[in-house]
Amino acid sequence: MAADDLPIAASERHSDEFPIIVEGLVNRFGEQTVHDDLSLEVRQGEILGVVGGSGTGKSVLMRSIIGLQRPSAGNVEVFGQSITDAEPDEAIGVRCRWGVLFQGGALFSTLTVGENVQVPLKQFYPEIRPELLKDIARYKVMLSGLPEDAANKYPAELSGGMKKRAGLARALALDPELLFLDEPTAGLDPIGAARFDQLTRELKETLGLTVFLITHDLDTLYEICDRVAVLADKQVVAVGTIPELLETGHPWIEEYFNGPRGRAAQASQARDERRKASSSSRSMDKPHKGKA
Ligand SMILES: Nc1ncnc2c1ncn2[C@@H]1O[C@H](COP(=O)(O)OP(=O)(O)OP(=O)(O)O)[C@@H](O)[C@H]1O
Repeated sequence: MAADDLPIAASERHSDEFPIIVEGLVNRFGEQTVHDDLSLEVRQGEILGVVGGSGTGKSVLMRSIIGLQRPSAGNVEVFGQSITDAEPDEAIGVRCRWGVLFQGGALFSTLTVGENVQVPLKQFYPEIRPELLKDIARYKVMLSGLPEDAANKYPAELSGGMKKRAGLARALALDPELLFLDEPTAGLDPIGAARFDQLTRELKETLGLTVFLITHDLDTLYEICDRVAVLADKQVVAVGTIPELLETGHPWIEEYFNGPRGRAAQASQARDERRKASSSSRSMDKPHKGKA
């Protein structure tokens, strides 16, 4: 076999192009097989939406990628390092390069928001002095769109939307390159959900993040996702932009995106685009006030 014909091992591929590579993943719980030979590559700098019916294994996939779930078989690499083979302390260098917002925020109820944000900082950088820890936490709280005084509040004192932002602040604590969001807009009202989407997009653009985003929210998929991965039949059955997914003709994809809610989200996105186009053409028509 010529060298060019050799299969390229995941580890030899550019991990800077694909910070997450999942190959042949199998996850079983007793008799139940959740994933069977599942593969997925996440591109650097994209927001990848992950969708699928309830129980198709979206959260188990995320847990396998971040090393909280040891798969029955297969390999997961993050930034070129195998997560599946690594002992917990071996993966420490790579673990500080990602942040996770779990469903419901998963905040410690006995700690203030600021103290919650300090937890990963203390874990990975125990040498940081307390005043600096407080300053970093305050900055992350504000970066997540919360008022500065939210740092001193306890989770029970926050609304659902504020809790999500507090969870996001903690996910951003270590200046991650990869952000995992598990149903970030679930339970938010439509205005709060749209604001959270916008924040995710802005953070992705300003901080250069790659985002793995599990969602059931069609508006989120249309508004901010660069590509969408669809879980069905124990595998990722398709990955691409929404028009590309629709071309596959997969029955679940058809039903999901072309059902009543899918059509409403599509129409809303088309309206947004028309509004943006008309406001940018109006601003181009305006006479310049500067020097003649
Ligand atoms: N630790 C576990 N032990 C046993 N079964 C599990 C475990 N974790 C997940 N499962 C099972 O794996 C399947 C997939 O679960 P998962 O939470 O990943 O689904 P999901 O796609 O995220 O669903 P949803 O959209 O409803 O959140 C479910 O049937 C669940 O019961």
